[in-house]
Amino acid sequence: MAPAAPAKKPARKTAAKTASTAAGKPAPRSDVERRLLSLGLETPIDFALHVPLRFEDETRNLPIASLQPGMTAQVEGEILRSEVIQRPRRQLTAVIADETGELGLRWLNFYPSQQRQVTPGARLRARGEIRGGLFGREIVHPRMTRADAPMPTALTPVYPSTEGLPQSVLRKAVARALQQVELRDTLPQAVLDRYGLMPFEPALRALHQPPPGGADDFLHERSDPAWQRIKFDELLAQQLSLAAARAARRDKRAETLPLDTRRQGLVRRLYQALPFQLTDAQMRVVEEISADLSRNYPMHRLLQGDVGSGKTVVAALAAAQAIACGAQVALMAPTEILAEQHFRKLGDWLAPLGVTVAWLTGSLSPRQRRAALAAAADGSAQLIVGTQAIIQEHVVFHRLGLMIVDEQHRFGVGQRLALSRKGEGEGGPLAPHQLHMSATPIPRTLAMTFFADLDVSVIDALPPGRTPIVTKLVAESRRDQVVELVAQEVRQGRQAYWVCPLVEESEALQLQTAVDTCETLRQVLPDLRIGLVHGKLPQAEKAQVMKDFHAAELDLLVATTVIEVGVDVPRASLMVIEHAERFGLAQLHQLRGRVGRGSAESVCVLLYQAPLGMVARERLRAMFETNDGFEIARRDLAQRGPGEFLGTRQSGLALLRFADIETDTELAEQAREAAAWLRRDHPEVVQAHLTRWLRGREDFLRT
Ligand SMILES: Nc1ncnc2c1ncn2[C@@H]1O[C@H](COP(=O)(O)OP(=O)(O)OP(=O)(O)O)[C@@H](O)[C@H]1O
Repeated sequence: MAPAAPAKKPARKTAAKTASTAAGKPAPRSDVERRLLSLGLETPIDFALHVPLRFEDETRNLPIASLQPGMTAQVEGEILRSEVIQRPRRQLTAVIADETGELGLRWLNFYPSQQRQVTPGARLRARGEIRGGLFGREIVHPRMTRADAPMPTALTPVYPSTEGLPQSVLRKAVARALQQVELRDTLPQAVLDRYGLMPFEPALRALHQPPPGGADDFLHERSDPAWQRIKFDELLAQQLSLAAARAARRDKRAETLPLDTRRQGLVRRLYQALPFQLTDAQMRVVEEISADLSRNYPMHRLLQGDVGSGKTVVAALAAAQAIACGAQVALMAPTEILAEQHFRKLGDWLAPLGVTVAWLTGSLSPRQRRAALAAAADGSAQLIVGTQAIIQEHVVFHRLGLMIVDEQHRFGVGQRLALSRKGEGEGGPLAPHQLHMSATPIPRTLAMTFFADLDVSVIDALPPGRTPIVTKLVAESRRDQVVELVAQEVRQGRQAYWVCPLVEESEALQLQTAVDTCETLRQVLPDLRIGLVHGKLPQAEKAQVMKDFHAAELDLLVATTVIEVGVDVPRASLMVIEHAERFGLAQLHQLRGRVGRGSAESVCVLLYQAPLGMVARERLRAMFETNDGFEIARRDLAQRGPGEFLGTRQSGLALLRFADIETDTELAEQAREAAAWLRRDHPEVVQAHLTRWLRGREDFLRT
């Protein structure tokens, strides 16, 4: 373990002082300490792991003649002249010269001391970014030092900082921590040898003080052995902590819910009642889940499948297996529309087989709500379907055996935690099994690092008979043709969606747009039965519109993104997305996935407003080029980075500081392998490594 500063030592500023605070002495925090803390800097090892963003090269002066606009440079010379000018605004200007030429210096705000420093004749060094101004090259707000000050021999680190925390304070704090802290290697030599890693201490020191020259490559490419080592350690810590979470789960107890294979068993009867045969891919994941349910520790499984791949029936079979054992099942969905659809679909499948299905959302009347809560609590409801209302404090289950969460990664870590506690608190020591379903495929690399505590099942094939969706990009100027396409489609007895533009600034505006669009479409397509659905519609009306669309009593459904996930109307074969350039890639893929769910050939029209920005163009191109959700997810991840990809609620928690999920896949694999090895053969190393990297923050990774 990295030792905290000994409490006996007189408390020194920043690193040393905060460390002693962490060691148990409650001390009031200064402003600086609070700012440091906001960067996660408390103990010496935190400071040591606070690696520079970039470096400034103050080790050499460049000849003024060689300076090019855009470069950051340091020059040394004599001040030729300086003056305060008043126009266009008050500012200090000066000219510095060496043997090769002259360079302008300019301060838009300045102190008298700065003015005194640039007295003509003074020999100084000036540093900053060279700009090509109207009157020649210059530096605005240069950093100045006297020419007789000793030249640094190493690059000057620039650390990630926060407002009000100067680099000088950070540099000192880090330098002090680097002197104090013991940077013992947590890894045995055998691990270093196997993966060709350099020892920890020189690696970390090199990151703070790289050799002059080549620092740019060093920083940007992060391929230097020093970087490799730190990235490996970070990935290893993540893998170890996820593995620990997984092991902790195995120590918990869950009710065993084995498959009832009798002919009259519920699962068998459900199979017989289904209007289709399961695909091989579905069968495989059903078996994986079935095996998990029969174990006496809780399942935490992530079920991944592209849009329309048929996850619902897999969930229904899992539910049937649990219910047949006398346990209750809860199914939670992110929106009411989706919860309602699951309620209907699972109800249609299971209710005829004698299963009691209850419905629990925020919009129930008090009486309905009381009834649903009572049915959950006394066990008379065997399957409870709902929104997040299901995990609220006061919802008590009689015997919750399985929790199914649809659209898993929309739920934040906090909600996932509340979920795992659900069965434990009330139902005694037994935790419920958990099945998470995700319709937004998560690239393997990301799943491996973020959800490594979950087992993953993938439905990697679509049900037979689907025709691939044809995606068309159409400029807004050809809107009339799109309206005509809708009319044609409906004439052929099919249904269509028209998705209204996202208006991020204002929900009210978005609503208005949807109402207007619907009105206009009703005018231009008077023969069509057109419905409108949006988030602000009362639940009952929303449900009615969806029901009518399901029953083909509406031809065209104008909608906001409330229909984004999961809505399943196989007869719908045309999707129009207005202002497609405003949507994210995952969202577009989800929306497109609302069609192509039956055997009819489906079309998705992405109406866009020209001209397109670079990013939007790339997104639409991706949509045009591929229908494969995993490929879309990969491109989305590349465009947005993991933080945004996963959603802000989850980012920041387990985000890697040094390693990059996209490019460091090989290192991540090695870390995974090493984690298994260390857990088996070197448990003491595991502890030391986790302490160094996570210090009590392990909980964040445990979901
Ligand atoms: N094996 C199968 N053969 C034929 N049709 C199937 C099969 N499995 C599922 N389906 C049908 O395919 C459609 C899509 O299934 P489902 O709604 O479960 O997809 P999903 O994976 O939940 O998709 P999304 O993520 O878009 O909600 C449904 O109409 C469903 O009844």
